[in-house]
Amino acid sequence: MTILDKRTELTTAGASLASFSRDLYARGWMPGTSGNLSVRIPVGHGETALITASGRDKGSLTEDDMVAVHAQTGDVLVPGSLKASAETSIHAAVYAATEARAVIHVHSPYATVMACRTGESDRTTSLRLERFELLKGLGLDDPSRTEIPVFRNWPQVQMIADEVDEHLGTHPDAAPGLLIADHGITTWGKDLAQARNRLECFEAICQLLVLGAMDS
Ligand SMILES: CSCCC(=O)C(=O)COP(=O)(O)O
Ligand SMILES: [Zn+2]
Repeated sequence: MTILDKRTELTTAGASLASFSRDLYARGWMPGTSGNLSVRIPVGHGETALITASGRDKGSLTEDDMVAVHAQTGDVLVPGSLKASAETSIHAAVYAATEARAVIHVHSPYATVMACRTGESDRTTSLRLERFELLKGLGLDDPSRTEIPVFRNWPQVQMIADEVDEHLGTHPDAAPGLLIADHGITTWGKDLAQARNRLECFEAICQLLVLGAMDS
């Protein structure tokens, strides 16, 4: 791959991240600079990821608001004025443990309600999902039921990432999503479109749960 090819790859990936971010912001899923997105890109032997910069208004990102990091460690590859997302280490933990090529983290309302209701401050818990037809949108071997983990919202993000790493390493068939207590949801897929699609399924299922679809 030539330097020009690499630059084109990075620019295209950055533009795509910005476009998906603006869309998710417009849905109200990334309020107040929350949320972050990344893609794993085929430069640097497939170990490079491009991730949104920290603290930006996610509704007005452009391809210039991205930071190149090592996909599996989160280390910044080209130091510059932009700071990589504060939650880069969680993206890196997903890339290290799965085949994912895109990761999306948002503070969408219904998933966040379920993260508040099911999370605890002293242990990882889980949210059981079953019966919903929308489970078929998650790419599971058995779409009749699954459990998604709810991690503690450690102030040190690396501690969340360590728990994600440990969980995904011991659950190779894990669903492509996780909750962080009192915080939000992270999903992943083979590309941004699939990660967003799965996010839509999770958010819709959480909405149904909040509305009491399975009560009584
Ligand atoms: C105001 S949101 C607090 C940080 C957060 O949870 C988030 O998703 C955004 O962090 P980033 O560093 O990626 O902007
Ligand atoms: Zn967040």
